[in-house]
Amino acid sequence: MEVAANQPIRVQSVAQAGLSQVPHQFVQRPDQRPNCSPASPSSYSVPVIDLFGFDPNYRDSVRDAVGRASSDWGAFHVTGHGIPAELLRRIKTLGLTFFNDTPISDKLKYACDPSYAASEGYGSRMLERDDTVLDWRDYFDHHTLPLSRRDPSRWPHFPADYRQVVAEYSDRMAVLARDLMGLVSESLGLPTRCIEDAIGEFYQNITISYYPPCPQPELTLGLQAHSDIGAITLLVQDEVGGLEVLKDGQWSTVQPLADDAVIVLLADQTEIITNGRYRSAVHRAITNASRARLSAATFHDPSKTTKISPSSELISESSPQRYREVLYGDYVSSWYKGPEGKRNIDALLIDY
Ligand SMILES: O=C(O)CCC(=O)C(=O)O
Ligand SMILES: [Fe+2]
Repeated sequence: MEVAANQPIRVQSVAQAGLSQVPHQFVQRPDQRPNCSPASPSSYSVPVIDLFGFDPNYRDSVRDAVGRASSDWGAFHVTGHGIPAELLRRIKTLGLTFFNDTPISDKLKYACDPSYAASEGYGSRMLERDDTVLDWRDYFDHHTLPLSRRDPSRWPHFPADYRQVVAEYSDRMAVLARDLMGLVSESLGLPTRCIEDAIGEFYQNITISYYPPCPQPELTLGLQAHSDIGAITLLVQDEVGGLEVLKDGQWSTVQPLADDAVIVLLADQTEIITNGRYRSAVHRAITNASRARLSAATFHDPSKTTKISPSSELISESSPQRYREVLYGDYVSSWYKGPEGKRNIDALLIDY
């Protein structure tokens, strides 16, 4: 397949061409393919935690459950978080409207600027190097917080409530992310605001990912294995499923739950701040031959000028500092250049 320089391949257009084989740029190396490692038994899956609306009467047991899930998985579902299921449904239907019901000529009006990493808008992974393997995914990235970054005129104009729903979703997710950081901090015996204060003002992005049906799911990945680089990610997926989390060297499917469930993924900055007591969740998305899949990920990151280091309260003679301090902006730029499939955070580990 010919690829125009500087123009991403729109995966949805490839899928619609009805090929029986995927173009070679999408073929994963054999050791990265979905079935190359044994799957976990289906009974072995990320915990589900009812937050009971942050009712203080349940706080002790909820905090314990969050602590266990954070150290065992770095990932868990939450319910009882107070965000209306209707809003969680709506963000997915808006995403489907953009990808399924908008002509490509209109979609391209929102195209990301390919010369700028993490630019806002409609995107697909670019061929950066000869050996880049492309994800079977298109996406729409929204810059939502701080408010100075939020410019809804860059988001789809259709349906009429698209922009208002994304703004409301952003605000509700920011509150939930902050409350969850409080629980995660407390679960390590830290002051409630410890992680939140270390992150400073949130930079929040919402990425809606669209994974078209794929003629060769056994050769491809919707999204290659990675951990998220910020502090905490809140994800909703549709009923199709395809998200997997790595635990003890095995990929475990994150089953779609009812509409009110939100998946929490601890990300690299939380691993640093907790001095490795909680690891960031390595995850990926697989594809399937029959149904398109949609997810919405809300990322919460520090500003690029924030220095991140392990909390002093978690450092002692018996538990020495494990990660070097890093300027978040430097972490982001090394990530964009970094080798595929490697944990960037390992570059910060201190050797003793
Ligand atoms: O689609 C998914 O389930 C995963 C999305 C994700 O991991 C990401 O956008 O970083
Ligand atoms: Fe991710």
